[in-house]
Amino acid sequence: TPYRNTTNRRALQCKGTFIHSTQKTALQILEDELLGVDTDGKIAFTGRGTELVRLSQTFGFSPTEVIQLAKHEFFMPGLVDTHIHACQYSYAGTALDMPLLQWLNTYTFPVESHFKDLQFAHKVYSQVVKRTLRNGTTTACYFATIHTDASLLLGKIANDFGQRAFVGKVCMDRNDSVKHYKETNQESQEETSLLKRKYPLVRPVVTPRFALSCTGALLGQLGAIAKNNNLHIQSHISENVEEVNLVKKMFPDSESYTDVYLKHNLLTDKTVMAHGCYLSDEELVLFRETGASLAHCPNSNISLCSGMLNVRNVLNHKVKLGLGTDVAGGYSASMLDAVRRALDTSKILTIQNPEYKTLSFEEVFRLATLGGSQALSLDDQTGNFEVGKDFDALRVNVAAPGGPIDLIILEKFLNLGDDRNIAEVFVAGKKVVPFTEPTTE
Ligand SMILES: Nc1nc2[nH]cnc2c(=O)[nH]1
Ligand SMILES: [Zn+2]
Repeated sequence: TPYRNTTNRRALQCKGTFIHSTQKTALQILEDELLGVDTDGKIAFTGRGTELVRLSQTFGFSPTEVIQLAKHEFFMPGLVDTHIHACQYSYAGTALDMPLLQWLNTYTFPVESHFKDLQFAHKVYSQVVKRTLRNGTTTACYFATIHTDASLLLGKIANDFGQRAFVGKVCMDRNDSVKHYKETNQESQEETSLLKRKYPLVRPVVTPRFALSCTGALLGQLGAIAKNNNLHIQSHISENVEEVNLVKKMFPDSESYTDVYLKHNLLTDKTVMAHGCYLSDEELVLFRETGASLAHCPNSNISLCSGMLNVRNVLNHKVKLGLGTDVAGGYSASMLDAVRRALDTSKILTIQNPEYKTLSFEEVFRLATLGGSQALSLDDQTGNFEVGKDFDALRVNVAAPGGPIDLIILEKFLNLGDDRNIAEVFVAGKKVVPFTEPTTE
């Protein structure tokens, strides 16, 4: 029965408005919908609210226990941040006065080298997990630093707070400017192999920082580790013009930036690459063919004056695409900000070229939820409210007197809302916001 309670969890049922995306429609609004979650946190059934009595008999729950949403509330899928540097949260909102490569040398590498100190790591990692969860990020794909113990700590903290996460120990064996912030190729390899799946919601991800930070030998070995262990891969690609030119110089045998990763077995259907502002159509075809995905990080692209991703072209090439905050190149840890900056970027592209088909808020909503889950190859587990997926959800409260229609409520929330409007957050059926003190129930 659904009430078999072996995991400390209770089944739950919710009734009200559900808004989500599907493969076919960017926005589906289900009014007076009833959704049931089993004790494993998976969506067990959905149905019409008018069928409450019948569904309660079929699935064995009491109609009086159903969580009834108010008129000004709705559920939406949790937000998926496909690219965020947990370690950079300590200086998010500052240091945005330089282009990428100078920014890395001046601010980023010196800060990241401090994560040798586990106490410091604990403080920053707890803050970033709490901040992102409160802002509705139910799944985060994190870069940590080169330090394995601190990276494992990030995994533990995400698990303790109940956030679904990928955690990548950064690998880099080349750094000419901050010489102590790198490892040997050997260390990088051995430490990466240490990452095991320890927690149900947290997975390791093989993380070469980007081509400029790695020797070809290291890239090849990381590709092999990912392949042999069937692991996810994340990195950066084609973010800024100077970077792209240097990659061409450093890897003269490769036809393109994408080809550098392809040659080293780093482009797979479990790869997510951040940015991609300057990818050619030929490179997008390679993404499509390998099943690799892109993380669109519009705040960062603007803040570091890197460039603008032509999302319409990426979608036309049928490349999987999600949104990322890219803290701290992006100054906001909130995925709602990523939604707004993605819309802004698209509108700027339209200003520059009136033929450009601007993204709709419905399309960007899909990128922030289902698109992100696809980009991380997690769409069999999360991303929308299909039966069988985990219940990763935000209970949104937009107190809107006069009761406008639901479509407008969602658009207002995406454009104007913040964490005050996110009343509750669920990950795999468990309420993780508001935070509760760890209990021994
Ligand atoms: N935005 C961004 N781009 C990178 N490329 C390599 N490392 C980084 C990083 O930390 N942030
Ligand atoms: Zn990044």
